[in-house]
Amino acid sequence: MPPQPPAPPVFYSFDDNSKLVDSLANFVVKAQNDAIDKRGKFTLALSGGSLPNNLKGLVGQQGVHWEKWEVFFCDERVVPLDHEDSNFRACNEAFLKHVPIPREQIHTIDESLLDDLDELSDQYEKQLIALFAEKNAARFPVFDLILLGMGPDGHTCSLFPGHELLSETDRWVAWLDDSPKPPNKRITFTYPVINHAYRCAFVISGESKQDMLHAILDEPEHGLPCSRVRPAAPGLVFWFADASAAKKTIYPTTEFKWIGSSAEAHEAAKMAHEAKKSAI
Ligand SMILES: O=C1O[C@H](COP(=O)(O)O)[C@@H](O)[C@H](O)[C@H]1O
Repeated sequence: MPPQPPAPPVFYSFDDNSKLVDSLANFVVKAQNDAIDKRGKFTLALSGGSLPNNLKGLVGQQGVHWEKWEVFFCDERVVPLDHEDSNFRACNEAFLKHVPIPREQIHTIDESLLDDLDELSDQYEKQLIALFAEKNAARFPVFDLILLGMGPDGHTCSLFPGHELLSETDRWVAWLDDSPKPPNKRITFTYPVINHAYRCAFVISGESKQDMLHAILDEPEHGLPCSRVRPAAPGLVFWFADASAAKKTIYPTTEFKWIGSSAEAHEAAKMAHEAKKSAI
């Protein structure tokens, strides 16, 4: 069978941030259930920035098999783990420290390597290899879920507009020392990792994201970093936005429901487009 094109993005918009937080928690638990049923564990990658605060709905959720979670970071700032810029620290404060995921299943950067970016990113890549390479014949890790943010300039992870890392096709984890957003030294997942995931989900809130969300979803041809997140089939990409962030976006929304396959994502996008047309 010829390779299938990537599924269209599924766009959920919520009246307010608390509905987004609840729905996101529900979505993550369903992704967990699907992963554990099929593969016996749940591999999740987290971003920093505004995402961690939107994960607080997971604390106190029923039916979560925390002992089966393996957590990585999509990108990390090259600072100690207790530094205020650390993405681990942000996720830990908002969510991780409140749930019983075994600490050895939360994969952080090696703080003894902060002075050597090559070694630091290699060591993080090795942590991915140790978990994914054993049973996975694929060339890249396949995450069950990657949770992403969108910066006001359209960046995601530490993949910035116009940066040479947008063209990386080989490494799983790369480093940069010229991030336009401080701190300048970071490591980041590359597109081959992101675009091999079963599911990627962007989580966007607040008025300051309105223009960029419109640009990414309505004008993907500009190739901004977030628009390049299109996981290969059977992978899926979701957008969770609150009403304030979604205000200027034309791309049609789908009512929040679990979408489990590429075929369901195509159907949801078709129905959303038709509903939008008949409402005009
Ligand atoms: O620097 C970063 O920024 C992005 C976006 O952050 P946000 O605060 O605008 O949501 C984030 O996803 C990434 O992990 C982080 O390192």
